[in-house]
Amino acid sequence: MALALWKNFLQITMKRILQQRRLSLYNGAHGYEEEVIKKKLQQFSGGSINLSKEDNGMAILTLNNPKLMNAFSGTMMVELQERVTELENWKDGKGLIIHGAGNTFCSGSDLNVVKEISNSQDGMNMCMFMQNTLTRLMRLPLISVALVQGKAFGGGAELTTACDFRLMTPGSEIRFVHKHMGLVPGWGGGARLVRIVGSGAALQLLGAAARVEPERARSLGLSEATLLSSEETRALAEARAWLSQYTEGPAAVIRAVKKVVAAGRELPLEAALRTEKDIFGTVWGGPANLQALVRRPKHK
Ligand SMILES: CC[C@@H](C(=O)O)C(=O)SCCNC(=O)CCNC(=O)[C@H](O)C(C)(C)COP(=O)(O)OP(=O)(O)OC[C@H]1O[C@@H](n2cnc3c(N)ncnc32)[C@H](O)[C@@H]1OP(=O)(O)O
Repeated sequence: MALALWKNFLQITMKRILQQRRLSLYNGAHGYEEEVIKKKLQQFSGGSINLSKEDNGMAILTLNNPKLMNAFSGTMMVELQERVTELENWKDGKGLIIHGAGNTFCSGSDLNVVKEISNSQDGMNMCMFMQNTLTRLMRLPLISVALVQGKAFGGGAELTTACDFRLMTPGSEIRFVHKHMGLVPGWGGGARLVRIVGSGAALQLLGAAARVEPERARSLGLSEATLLSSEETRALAEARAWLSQYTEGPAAVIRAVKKVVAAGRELPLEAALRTEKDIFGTVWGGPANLQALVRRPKHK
């Protein structure tokens, strides 16, 4: 009995490790040294990444370092990875809102950390670490929204692009300031931005480190909507209401919807079609499908 339990535990752990590797971009074959960079990042503490999972299938992820405009300390980068793992293992999840504490989104990497890891090896490892985490975040089977209040700068702007949608509060701003830091995006925000707004607009935003206010973000398709309130609690309530239009219903179906779109977004057509077939197989004849056949709803 104990042996069987142990074997089961090992199997589940192996499955999780393999799943994480499949969803990530970089491993040892790319010269990526995860344990080395994690150990390094752990040396730079401050702030936290808080996750609250609710019974309605919505989760709220809070970037919490308000003294530094929610800049990412080293420990926050590691905590973000842990929270993403937690969300990957949350089978009842349907939606995710990412926001910042103190009514501002995130001012990117903590510049004190950036200075300490400005050598090439640490920089490359940090870049691969954050790309792995944000790629896994983007691929979560949850419909995700970045609620941009205040400022989303540098890595903060990049993080917004790993979400399915962005909502902005009046007076808020997204800004890829990298050029002014002598950099380009390194957390995958450049590649994702091109897919969201197109290469011309992405070149304008990155090339001029341009301020993107809610109206311009809307016209570029970078933001879905400008919320009415810029007050923290009310803005979060508005974001919840906005997201709930997509998260109403059974988790299995909503998660399948996101998986189909994620495959279409990332894969070549034939691979996306095959993936869609496999996902279709998980809902066809499932409880929600059978109940709908009994109800025979009219879609007026
Ligand atoms: C690869 C690195 C790249 C990436 O990951 O993609 C990066 O992200 S690099 C970082 C890019 N971000 C920045 O350069 C932001 C720099 N900060 C600012 O421009 C301004 O602080 C602000 C974000 C526009 C806010 O301005 P304001 O409202 O006037 O507040 P303060 O400037 O007074 O900020 C309060 C406090 O917070 C500190 N702060 C802000 N951002 C950072 C940061 N990224 N790292 C470290 N500290 C940050 C700021 O210095 C203030 O602290 P005190 O000076 O001690 O008061």
